[in-house]
Amino acid sequence: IRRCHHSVGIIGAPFSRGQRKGGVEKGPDYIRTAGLIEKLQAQGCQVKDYGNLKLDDVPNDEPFGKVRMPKTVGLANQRLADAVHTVKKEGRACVVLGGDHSLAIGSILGHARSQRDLCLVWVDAHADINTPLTSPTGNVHGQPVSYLLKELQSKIPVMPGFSWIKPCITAKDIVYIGLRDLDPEEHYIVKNLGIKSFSMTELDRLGMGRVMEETSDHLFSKVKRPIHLSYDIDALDPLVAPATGTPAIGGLTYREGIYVAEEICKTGLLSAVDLVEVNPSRGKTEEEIRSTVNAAVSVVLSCFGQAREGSHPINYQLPEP
Ligand SMILES: CC(C)[C@H](N)C(=O)N[C@H]1CN[C@H](C(=O)O)[C@@H]1CCC[B-](O)(O)O
Ligand SMILES: [Mn+2]
Ligand SMILES: [Mn+2]
Ligand SMILES: [Mn+2]
Repeated sequence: IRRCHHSVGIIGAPFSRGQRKGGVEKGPDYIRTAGLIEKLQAQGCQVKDYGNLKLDDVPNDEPFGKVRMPKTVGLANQRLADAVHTVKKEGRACVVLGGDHSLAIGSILGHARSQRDLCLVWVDAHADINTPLTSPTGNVHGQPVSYLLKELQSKIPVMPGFSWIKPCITAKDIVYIGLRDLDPEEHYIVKNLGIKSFSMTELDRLGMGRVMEETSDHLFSKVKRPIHLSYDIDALDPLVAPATGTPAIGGLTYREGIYVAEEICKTGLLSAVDLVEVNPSRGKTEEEIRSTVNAAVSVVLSCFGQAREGSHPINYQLPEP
């Protein structure tokens, strides 16, 4: 059974300027070194590796209020948007390997250029929906969703490097899964906009099976629409994925994290996935790095058909004596 539904394009986005912990720019190469591409090919995917984007710092990039390096973050996302658009034009599912979660700005905007009516599944311990004015840190990796939502545009200031950004989604197009560490301002926004969200409390109450059924009902059961899955590895419990910038205890088990991807794969609607915030420098041991990178690879493989029940070639026949 060709378990992979797509031809797949891989974009490495070695970017760290959406936050302040060095090392997350090494995420793409650690994930490649762990064999993601070979493993996707082994499960029947046709894979094209578009390489790593060159995402250099913009000189004289003064802070805008609390927001650091706005031009650098804005330009990196502009480049990523172009790259994602290219992959989509070539008819492939797009995999963006981060890098920090500010990259979701470019990934989703690039995706929206070619796919009308896309919906967004955001798997994360965090909502990443601070505006530049509510952000407690000024780190853009905690803000990407605010730039994408039409309902929030009156709350977004004009910022150097961000003028190209036009919001492409509305609150009803998003479902959050895994939330457990929101700033008060973010919680206000999520509630006030009525964004469908499954925090770890709902996860505990309903179980991931029901959460994925409700996610499907909310987003794409009536109308088939392309799915953008933005997956922050810190959605997983730090016992599974410790090598990340903003870990929060009480996260998804490895099994829950994989199950989300399996169910998204089953819809046949997956059009783009971001796998972000793997930061090898945040692993205290080699084993912590290996565990985090392995989880990231497994999530992507599950997005494209890896089945825990096993599988076999469609024409397999038992050997005769
Ligand atoms: C900042 C620390 C102390 C806090 N526990 C923490 O992580 N907080 C989250 C929530 N809001 C923060 C921000 O906006 O800077 C942090 C963003 C995380 C971004 B993400 O891409 O990793 O999801
Ligand atoms: Mn997060
Ligand atoms: Mn995030
Ligand atoms: Mn993070």
